[in-house]
Amino acid sequence: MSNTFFGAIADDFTGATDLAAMLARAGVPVTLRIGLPEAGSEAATTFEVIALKIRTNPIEDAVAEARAAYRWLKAQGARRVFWKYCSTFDSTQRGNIGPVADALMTEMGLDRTVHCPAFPENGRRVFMGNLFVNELPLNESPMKDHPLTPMRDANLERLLRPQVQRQTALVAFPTVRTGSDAVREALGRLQGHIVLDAVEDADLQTLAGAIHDMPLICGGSAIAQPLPVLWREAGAMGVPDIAPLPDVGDGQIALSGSCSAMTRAQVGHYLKTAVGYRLDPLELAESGGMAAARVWLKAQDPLAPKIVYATAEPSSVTLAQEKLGVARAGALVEDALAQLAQDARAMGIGRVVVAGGETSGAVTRALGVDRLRIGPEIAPGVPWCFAADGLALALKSGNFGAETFFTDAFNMLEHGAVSSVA
Ligand SMILES: Nc1ncnc2c1ncn2[C@@H]1O[C@H](COP(=O)(O)OP(=O)(O)O)[C@@H](O)[C@H]1O
Ligand SMILES: O=C(O)[C@@H](O)C(=O)COP(=O)(O)O
Repeated sequence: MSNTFFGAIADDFTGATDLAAMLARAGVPVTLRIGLPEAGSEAATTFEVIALKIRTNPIEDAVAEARAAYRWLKAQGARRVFWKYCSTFDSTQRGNIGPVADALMTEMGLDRTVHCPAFPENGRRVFMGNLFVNELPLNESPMKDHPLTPMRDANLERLLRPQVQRQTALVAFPTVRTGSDAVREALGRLQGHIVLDAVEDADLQTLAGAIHDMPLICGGSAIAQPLPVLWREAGAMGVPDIAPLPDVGDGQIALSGSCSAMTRAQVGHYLKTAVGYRLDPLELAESGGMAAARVWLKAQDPLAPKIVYATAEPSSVTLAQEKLGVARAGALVEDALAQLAQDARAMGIGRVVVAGGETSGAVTRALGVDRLRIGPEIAPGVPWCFAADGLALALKSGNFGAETFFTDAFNMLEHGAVSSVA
C-alpha cells in the first residue's frame, strides 16, 4: 500500500482541474488522473484527483465508476475522500450528485456527509440552503438554460431529496457565522446529507475548521482550499515534495463546446483578434460537415490565434436539440471537437484551451491523456495543466474566467509564468 492521504473523485474533467487548482493554491502537489488508473500506472501520490465523466451518465453507470474509483483510492490508503461536483450543482432530477454520495457513504460505512458547492470567488454562494449564482438564484441564472442539466430550483435540499435515500439537513448561515465549534456541534446532531451555507471565503474557512476530519466531503472546489493547511497543522499528513513543471510545445488552439453565458462572451471577445470556425450540429449531422471543419483547420498557421466553437445562443441550441435530440446534438459537437483536437496535435500544436466540462472530457480522452500536472491558474479554478509529451491543456468550466480568458490563457504561457509556479 502506498501513502495517499487525499483522494478525490470528480464528475467531470474541468471540475477535476478546478479542484486540483484549489489544492495547488494551498501548496500541495496534486496528481490528476484521467479516468480510473489502469494496472501498472504510475504509483499513487499523497494528493490524488481522479477525473471521471459521469455528470450526465445513467445513474447505475455513474455510481459503478465512482465506486471503482473509491476502491482504488482506498487501496492506496486514502484517509480523506472528496466527491467533487459542480458549484452550480449540475445534475438531473435523479442524479448523479445524490446517488454517488449515497453510494460512497455506504461504501465507507458513514451515516453523515456534507455538501458544500459554494465558491464565492466565482459568485456561487449558499444562503439558507439556496444556491445563488452572482445575484441570482440558481434557477434564474443562465444555468436554467444549460443544454444537458438545466437547473430549475435553487434549494439544495429540495434538489437532493429525490436523488438520495437518506434524509437531508441544513447547517444554516447563523450557525456558520457563530464559528467552527457551533458548526461541529450542529453536525453532531444531524445525519444524512447535510447542506452547508457559505457566503464568503471566511465562511469556508469556518466550515473547514469544523469538517477537516470528516472522511467524506461533497461539493465544489472552494471548500478544499483551506483543508491542506488544517491537515498539516493537525499532523494528519506530511509535506509532499513539488517537482518542476515540464516544457511546453508551441502552437495554439481554442476549442469551445460550452454554450454557457460567460463562454459566449469569451468567444465573442476572442473572435475580435483570433480567426474562428463555427461548428453547427445540424451541419455536422450531414455528410461533409466534419470534413469541412478539418479542411479549415489544416489550412491554418499552427502558431496563430484560432478558435473552433459550437458555442451558440440558447435559441439555436434548442433548435438543434429539437431536430437531433439533446444527446445526439451534444455528441456530434463533442466528437467533432475531439477529432479536431487530434488534428491539431498532428499539426504540432502544443497549447490547447478547451471550454466546457463535457467537451473537455471528450477532447482529453481523444488526446490519450492519462495524467496531468497542475500549473498556474489562468482564472479562479482554471489552471494550465501539463501532460507528459509537451502538451499544455487548459480545461475551462463554462461560466469560469473573465471575458478575456482565451487571450489571458495563451499570454500566460508566452510570458513564462509557468516556471514561476510553486
Ligand atoms: N450549438 C449547439 N447545439 C447543441 N448542443 C451543443 C451546441 N454546442 C455545444 N453543445 C453541447 O452542449 C454541451 C455543453 O456542455 P459542456 O461542454 O459541459 O459545457 P459547460 O461547461 O458550459 O456546461 C456539450 O455536450 C456540447 O456538445
Ligand atoms: O465547480 C465548478 O463550477 C466547476 O468545477 C465545474 O464542475 C463546472 O462544470 P462545467 O461548467 O460543465 O465545466
